[in-house]
Amino acid sequence: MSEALKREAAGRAVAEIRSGMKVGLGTGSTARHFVDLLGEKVRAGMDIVGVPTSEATASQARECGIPLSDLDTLARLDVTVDGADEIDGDLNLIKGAGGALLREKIVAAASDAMIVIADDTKVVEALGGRFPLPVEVNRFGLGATRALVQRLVDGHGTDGWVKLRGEEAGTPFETDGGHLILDAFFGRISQPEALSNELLNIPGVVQHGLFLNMCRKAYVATPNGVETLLKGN
Ligand SMILES: O=C[C@H](O)[C@H](O)[C@H](O)COP(=O)(O)O
Repeated sequence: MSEALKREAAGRAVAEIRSGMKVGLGTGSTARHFVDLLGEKVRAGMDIVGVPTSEATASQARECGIPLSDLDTLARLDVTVDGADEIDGDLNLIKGAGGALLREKIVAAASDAMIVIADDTKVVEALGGRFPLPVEVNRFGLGATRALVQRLVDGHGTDGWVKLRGEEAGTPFETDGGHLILDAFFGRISQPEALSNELLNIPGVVQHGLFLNMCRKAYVATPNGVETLLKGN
């Protein structure tokens, strides 16, 4: 999908931002367009404050001149705009391909609304069929945690797998919080709420990339323009 279309979706989200808003700034190639376009608005006089969901986004936002804050100073935000790896018909999401899922989820949960921007390759019938679920884990006890996640995958009834992100390249990927990521392929996830609970019951799991009932609106870029998806429609 072209960067131009991602930027169009990002432009629709920027059009919803008003002066005075506190805005969560997502992470990834689509959110990058949003931050860029928001920076243009700020330089033209829009008065907003951003809370970034990653060090990468923080650095881009600073370069764009967006004033930044954090969730210690601002407990609630008006809106978060972020990308996604999979979006189902009820606007439940898989996120975390960029490894920012923990901060993204904390920021989204602190926001009155979450708007997702994406291209139409991200829209799926059921979560998990295409994309492995990123699971952020503590370094301590990695082997045991991995075995417990693998047990969940095995019990899911498909030929799933669990990989430590970066392991094949020789250097495990480290998140901004200093954790590791297990990419767990479950196949179609028929009961996302149940899986979410099972994962969070594993002590070494810090968080996972299932974003359930958090997003109410998505702008999805297609070759024929940007579609608006609303939860419950
Ligand atoms: O950790 C990364 C995030 O969840 C991203 O928002 C997600 O991977 C989508 O990124 P992109 O817009 O680059 O496809």
